[in-house]
Amino acid sequence: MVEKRLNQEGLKFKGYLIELALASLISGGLVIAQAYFLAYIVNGAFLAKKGLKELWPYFLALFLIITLRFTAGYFGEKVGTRLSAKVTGSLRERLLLKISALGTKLLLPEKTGELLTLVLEGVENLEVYYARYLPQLISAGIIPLMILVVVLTHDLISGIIMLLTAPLIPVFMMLIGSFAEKLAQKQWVTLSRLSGRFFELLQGIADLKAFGQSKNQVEELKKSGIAFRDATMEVLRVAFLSALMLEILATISTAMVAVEVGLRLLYGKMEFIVAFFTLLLAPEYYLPLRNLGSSFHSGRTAMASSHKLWEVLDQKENKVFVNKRSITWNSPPEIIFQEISHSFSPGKEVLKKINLTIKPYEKVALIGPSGAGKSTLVKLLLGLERPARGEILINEVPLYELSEQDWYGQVSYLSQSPFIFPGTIAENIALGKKDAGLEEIKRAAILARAHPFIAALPEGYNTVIGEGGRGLSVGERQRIALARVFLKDAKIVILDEPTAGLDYKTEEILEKVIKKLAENRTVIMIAHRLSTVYQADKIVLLNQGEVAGIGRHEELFQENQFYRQLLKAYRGEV
Ligand SMILES: Nc1ncnc2c1ncn2[C@@H]1O[C@H](COP(=O)(O)OP(=O)(O)OP(=O)(O)O)[C@@H](O)[C@H]1O
Repeated sequence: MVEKRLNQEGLKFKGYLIELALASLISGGLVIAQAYFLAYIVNGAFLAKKGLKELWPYFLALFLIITLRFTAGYFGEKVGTRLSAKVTGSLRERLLLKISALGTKLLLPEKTGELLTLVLEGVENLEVYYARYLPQLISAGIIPLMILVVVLTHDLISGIIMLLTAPLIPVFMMLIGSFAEKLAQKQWVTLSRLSGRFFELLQGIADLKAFGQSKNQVEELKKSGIAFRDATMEVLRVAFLSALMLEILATISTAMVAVEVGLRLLYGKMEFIVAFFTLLLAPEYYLPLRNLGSSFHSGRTAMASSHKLWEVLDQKENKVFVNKRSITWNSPPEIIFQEISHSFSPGKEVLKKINLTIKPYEKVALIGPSGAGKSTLVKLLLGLERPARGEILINEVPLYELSEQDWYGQVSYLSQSPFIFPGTIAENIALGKKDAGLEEIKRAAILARAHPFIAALPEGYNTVIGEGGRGLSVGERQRIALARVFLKDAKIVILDEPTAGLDYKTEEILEKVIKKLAENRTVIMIAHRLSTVYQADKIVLLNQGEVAGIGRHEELFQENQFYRQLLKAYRGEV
């Protein structure tokens, strides 16, 4: 099943497969020709007493054949490598696109390590499948067949022995196949677990250290490492034993041909040239099958790791955008949440019939206790998930009908921990506008009040940040992300206010920057600070997935008991 799918992927690059088959056909022909000329030369020199004068054209031909054989082998290897690069490249691309399309549905934190292993290690395992296993499968299907036909026409008895012994090798491979695959799968699962653990450990190192748990985690990691080592040893044991068995089978089969040919030669029942020709061909006949046996385990490992790959690729995407309409806005659009309900798992609605209108240029604060559904509402508006029921209307058009590109061109998102990728500060700010010049970037940084700290760095905007680069404080990250928002100049800004990690001065700066942002945009904030709540044009109070109140601070304060309670909690009085 898995093998079929792997081969189907290979079939998408038929040209390479045809080239591989051609290389095998040519190699097969050359192997036979090489045996023929060698047998002729030996026979001519020792029995027919021919001299170098008569034989030299045969020597020349033999030399040419051997050279061509190496060239065909090299060509076959090159095609295999190219095929492998093409297939794995396309699979890696599809996998990444799928992961990004599945988005939040798939990318739960505990799965990140496993996904990483899949994208890197899993796809790499497939390289061996396409570069070695598949080409060898093709030559094992062609070369022995060609040799068999030639031997059968020259010496029926040897041909029959070859015909009967050759299937032993594939039968043996099939017999141990499922067992070997199970072991390879076990090895794969332990590897995924090990990488997952390692990744989690790296991510949580600070917390674990603070709670004195790093030693325990290292112990756990050790256990995973031992499990992986044991699984690998099991795979290697079976690989070694089965390769040995295949060697023995091939050697015994070749020996059977040799003994039978030798005896007939001894009793004068066979011509020397035919006997020698057959003897030369016998090992060549089993060689592709032996080669297949040696890469058989790499093939099984690829199959084992590809299970997970298909699992991810087969996951159904809940398409958020059908890209039907292309729209450009000169001013922020009106956003209406119409009877929006959503759930992540059956029977547990996290949003229940939300009705909400956000007018252009409005500054909206989403508030509510933890788990109320604020982030989910934002996720739906960002188009990361499609609501289970109801509709989000953008200027009266359902969000999902819009072109995804247009929508993301109009929305900026600022999370609590903005994404900083390895690169310069300028590149990081230009995330939303790739073609921005340095002057534009600087202007955005000035508006985001990031310019002073950037300018103070020795390399200024060219300072490398992110992984492997200079570290940034929470406030600096926020300001870089805000500069991104200014540069992109989208009409709608959605932001999740940072809850912690900011000093009073940075908080004040951010507050001013956000005020500036709101001057000519719609701003929707998951608000964590009282001042943001007080200043909002519209406060949306969420509780257990329902709207528990909408209005300005003064109105809600007057009418809404729950709001007053929540404010107390915000002030730390509850
Ligand atoms: N991917 C998910 N799968 C399953 N349940 C989820 C998922 N994301 C959120 N939830 C659940 O949905 C509910 C609403 O979560 P949400 O993150 O929207 O709340 P919130 O109001 O933003 O909370 P907080 O202020 O703590 O961030 C919670 O019960 C949460 O456990």
